[in-house]
Amino acid sequence: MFYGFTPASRLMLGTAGYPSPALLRDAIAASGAGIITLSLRREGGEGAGFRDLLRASGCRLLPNTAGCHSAAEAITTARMARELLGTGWIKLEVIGHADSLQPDPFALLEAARVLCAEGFEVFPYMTEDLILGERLVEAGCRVLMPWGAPIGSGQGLRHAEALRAMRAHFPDVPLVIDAGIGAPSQAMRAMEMGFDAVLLNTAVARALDPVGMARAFGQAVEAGRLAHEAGLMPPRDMAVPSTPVLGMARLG
Ligand SMILES: CC(=O)[C@@H](O)[C@H](O)COP(=O)(O)O
Repeated sequence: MFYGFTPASRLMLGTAGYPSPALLRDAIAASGAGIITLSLRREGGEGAGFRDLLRASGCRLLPNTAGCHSAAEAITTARMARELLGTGWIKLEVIGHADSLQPDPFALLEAARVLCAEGFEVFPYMTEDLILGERLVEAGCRVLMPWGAPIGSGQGLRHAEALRAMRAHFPDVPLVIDAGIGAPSQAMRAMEMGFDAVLLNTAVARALDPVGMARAFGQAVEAGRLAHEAGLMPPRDMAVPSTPVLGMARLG
């Protein structure tokens, strides 16, 4: 599903900011995630030991370019990731705004064009702009990752209608909601809307009980997908009796 790889779960988990390596390991296991992201630039000195822990999880690694603010920086980071981790997968993040951490669409497209031409399999972190999505697909991206809300904000699907339009516009491109998810119900909503997966970090890493929260997100993502596949009823303006009436009851 993602560049020919079908993960065990539609939840993707970030690995930054956990209180301890043991909690990170246990949270990954409890989430059931099949793909985990790691930042080359924000690893915080854990180095090879940290990467070994992630490899031991059995999950597919998706290195990211978190913390990059230009196309050149992101391209260099992606090349380093490929050398260090032996994968051509890259979650491409080019931050354009310090307050909102909003992706820079111009630098993102520039970097995506270069990396796709070099054979990378790019997962671009983007705003929900349809034209940008089209240009990224033209550049060679076979997955798009629109943001739910600003990174670390926990606001959920801030522009739900625009995301719905994006889903309709790209019926055949895997779409992953990335960032800003604060609660399992928000992840479930994304899955009910037909998104292919959800990527999140802060809501689990900063929870009081990261392992419990990871489990909750794993189940919510699965439930949301099941509901989507089962076919949700459309909301109606008026009441419709749920029990059909056959004839009249005779009293006495
Ligand atoms: C960690 C990662 O890969 C990012 O995409 C992002 O940081 C996730 O966002 P939240 O921390 O808001 O879940």
